[in-house]
Amino acid sequence: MVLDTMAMVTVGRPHLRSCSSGSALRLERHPPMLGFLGLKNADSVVMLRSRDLLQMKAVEGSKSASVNGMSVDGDDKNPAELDEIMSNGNAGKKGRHFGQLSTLGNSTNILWHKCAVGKDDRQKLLDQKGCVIWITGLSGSGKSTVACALSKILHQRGKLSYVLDGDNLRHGLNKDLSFKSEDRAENIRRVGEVAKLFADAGVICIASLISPFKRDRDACRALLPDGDFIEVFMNVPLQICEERDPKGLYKLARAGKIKGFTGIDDPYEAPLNNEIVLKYGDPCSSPVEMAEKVVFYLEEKGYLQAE
Ligand SMILES: Nc1ncnc2c1ncn2[C@@H]1O[C@H](COP(=O)(O)OS(=O)(=O)O)[C@@H](OP(=O)(O)O)[C@H]1O
Ligand SMILES: Nc1ncnc2c1ncn2[C@@H]1O[C@H](COP(=O)(O)OP(=O)(O)O)[C@@H](O)[C@H]1O
Repeated sequence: MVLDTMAMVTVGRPHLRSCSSGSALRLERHPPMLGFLGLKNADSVVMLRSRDLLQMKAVEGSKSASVNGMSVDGDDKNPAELDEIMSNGNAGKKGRHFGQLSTLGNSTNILWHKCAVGKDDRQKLLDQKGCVIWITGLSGSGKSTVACALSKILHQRGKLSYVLDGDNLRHGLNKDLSFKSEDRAENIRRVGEVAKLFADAGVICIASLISPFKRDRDACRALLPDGDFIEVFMNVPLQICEERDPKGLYKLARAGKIKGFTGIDDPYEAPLNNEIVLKYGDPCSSPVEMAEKVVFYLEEKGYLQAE
């Protein structure tokens, strides 16, 4: 099969080689290797023509965008209308399916490139649904402990998860950020975007960060489809966290040696309407029992199977 496009995607072990005539490429496929995707036939995986690839989805996560220089305001349109505009080019040259450039924030002239293997395919492969479990609470409330216990239970059940821990991410991706509120907001925003990618990969992503501000958590929720952002509140009194003080940080904060420490001289806004509350002092509140409550929720909501 010869395709007149510059972009190709396949799975298994494709043999791609340049053709001498023009810019066409030849693709040889191995149909038996595609079975794991549950696709009816190999043609499902063969690349689309380039003009079909330019479907604009770039409005995701942004309230406003522009297409070919015309502004598209996300506030007064529902997602279907925005999709329509972005994919049909009604905001630009009507009826055209290509060349529709979008501007989001400081990113100008960008196009959404859609791949042939999608989230559903990945979820089938893993027999689970991608989602984000967002664990919020004071330092010392048990976020990391529960995150790891949860990941372990899921692993034992053959489910793929990945923990994004605030402390750990500040060793790399977020090491340029401080604890002032703007930097905490940027910290949460980045982790929210990364978590969204993991969920799109079909992974059960467990993010454990203090994430003290409701608006920042809500912004992460808004990045995901309804139901896929599961907010878990570690409801542990400050006094208990301070007694635990496993890193000695509360002591330093009380002594004035750390400024702007959450719960001491920086605010923590507890969630009001979140999915799961893990409360200190409840019966069954060991880390493993708390993690099992989350597993129960995932099971109930169908996240531990693809269909
Ligand atoms: N000022 C201040 N306030 C709160 N926490 C502090 C601070 N300075 C350092 N630490 C340590 O950083 C960990 C929290 O990082 P996060 O990325 O989760 O914080 S935030 O979500 O951006 O608020 C947090 O880890 P956890 O104890 O696991 O929550 C602390 O160990
Ligand atoms: N459910 C729990 N019950 C009792 N102690 C806990 C529980 N969860 C965590 N801990 C202990 O509390 C301390 C803080 O836990 P950690 O997971 O590091 O909290 P965070 O990530 O929120 O800072 C640790 O010493 C841990 O062993």
